[in-house]
Amino acid sequence: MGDSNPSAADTILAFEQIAAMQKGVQILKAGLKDEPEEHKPHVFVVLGASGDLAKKKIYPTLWRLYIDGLLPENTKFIGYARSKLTVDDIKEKCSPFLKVQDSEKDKVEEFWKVNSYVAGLYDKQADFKNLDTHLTTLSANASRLFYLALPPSVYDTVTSNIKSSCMTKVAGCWTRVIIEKPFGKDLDSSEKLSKHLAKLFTEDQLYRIDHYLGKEMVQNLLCMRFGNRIFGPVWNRDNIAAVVITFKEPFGTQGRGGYFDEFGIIRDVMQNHLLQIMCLTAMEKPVSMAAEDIRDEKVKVLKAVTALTLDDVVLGQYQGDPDGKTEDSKKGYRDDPTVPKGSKTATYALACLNVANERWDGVPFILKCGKATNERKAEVRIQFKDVPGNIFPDGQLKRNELVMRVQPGEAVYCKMMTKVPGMAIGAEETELDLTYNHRYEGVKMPDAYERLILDVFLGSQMHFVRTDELREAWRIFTPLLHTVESAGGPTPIAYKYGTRGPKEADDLARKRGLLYTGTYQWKSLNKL
Ligand SMILES: NC(=O)C1=CN([C@@H]2O[C@H](COP(=O)(O)OP(=O)(O)OC[C@H]3O[C@@H](n4cnc5c(N)ncnc54)[C@H](OP(=O)(O)O)[C@@H]3O)[C@@H](O)[C@H]2O)C=CC1
Ligand SMILES: O=C1O[C@H](COP(=O)(O)O)[C@@H](O)[C@H](O)[C@H]1O
Repeated sequence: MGDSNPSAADTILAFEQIAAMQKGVQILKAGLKDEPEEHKPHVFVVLGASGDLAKKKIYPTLWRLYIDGLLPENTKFIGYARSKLTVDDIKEKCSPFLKVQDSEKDKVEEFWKVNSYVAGLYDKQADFKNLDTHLTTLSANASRLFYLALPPSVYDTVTSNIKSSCMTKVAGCWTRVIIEKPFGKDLDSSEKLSKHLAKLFTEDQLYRIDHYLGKEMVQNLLCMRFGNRIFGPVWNRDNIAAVVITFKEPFGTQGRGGYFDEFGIIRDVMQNHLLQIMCLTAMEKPVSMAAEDIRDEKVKVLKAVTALTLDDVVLGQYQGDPDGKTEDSKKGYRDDPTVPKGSKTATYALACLNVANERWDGVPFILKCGKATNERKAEVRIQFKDVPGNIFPDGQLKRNELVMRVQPGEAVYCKMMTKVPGMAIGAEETELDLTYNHRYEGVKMPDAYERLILDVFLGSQMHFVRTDELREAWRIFTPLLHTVESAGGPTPIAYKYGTRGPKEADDLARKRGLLYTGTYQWKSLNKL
């Protein structure tokens, strides 16, 4: 592993090591039983190879995995899209996003040499037969991965065509299909898509990506919770006052308003990324680290979540800040020319969820997300209850908080009280601080997509969304979304670009039990 050019032997070693680690925790599902997977050929097909996601995320990820020697030794990449392009065209589109070091120049040429491109329509079976012929010519006995970097409107036809024309027929090889959100727009449309997919593929052939499940700190939740004795006994309604799961971005829709307006912030971030983080925070300990055991627990906790109503949420929409420092910040959501006039789509949402089970009933799980806010941040914040039987002067003790910061700068910190150092005997707020940049200086953190695509090669579904999980996620949000989008639905509260969002959101969080004192001072000379 590492950044230098790996030899074929290094490649095999790296794949073997990761596979062995996965195996060690019993999550490997397929492949490595007879012949080692790393010696078998694989083809990775990017459907929608001419698009934005492909150029910004998928090709750069494949390149990174390739240069880091993490893929099986004989993997070939195939782009497929409607435009009549060549590999050189794809290479040109992707090059600003590939991050190639000077020392990697030769290797990147090798990477493009194992790429090819096939032009074809998404709804024409003959074109998929042509793709199949191409794949067979490249490698007759390869396992096949198909990545749908496509708009959801063509998922049905593309998956039908993969099934009818492109599945591997070779014994010992497999076919896997990777799908990006949105997985429908509500419970009905999602169920329709799930039923369609279930007719074509088995669950273990389907990989629904939620890229937040590939982030270091999100994956660390399991380890933090179930690998430490200190948290288990206090992780419940007797000790925890509120849980806050936050996503914020300091920029607006940046010209993607047309797409965004169809979905809104709840579908874009809350129903998937934040809810997945909530599952990992609230679920019971799985029987083992096997993917199905983990996914079973996630489904169980989702089933205990009460469906949301309007009373549980605050919605906001950003307005331009006339004094903003950038041109973007002067523009409100509705000033984006791609956003329909008078749109009531929310760009900010706070929702208080209740998990009606023995561990959590009554503890608000506050999910909040916003575009065009004051900072980039994603975190999980566990706020503990007040200390019972306080012996300190009134107001001196502040609530403990355990914060897992997903980004920027991975960190875990615990806000706690300590004696004021020196002659005084009072208590003051401080923190136990695990900042990754200090503790793990120089350790390379893989991008979420790198981890997840590698997982697909390895057949590990631990970090992918199962059909029943998705169904429960939509059950929680669909009634709310339908109310919000009905004729008499609420108008989102305006908030200024670059702020924390509507004040009403803080009011609701406070009413449900979150206490913000604003007294905590973090003193660190080190940068994040
Ligand atoms: N290892 C590290 O790098 C550490 C860094 N720090 C840094 O110290 C700073 C302060 O720590 P933090 O944990 O945020 O603690 P604070 O107690 O200052 O704030 C807690 C959170 O409350 C929210 N908040 C702010 N104003 C209000 C309000 N009026 N009503 C309700 N909620 C409010 C903010 O989140 P939001 O705006 O999302 O609602 C804020 O993050 C942060 O920048 C943090 O990153 C602290 C400890 C360790
Ligand atoms: O899925 C999405 O996530 C991105 C934010 O991802 P991050 O990894 O940069 O935090 C968000 O901008 C986008 O709107 C949403 O669709």
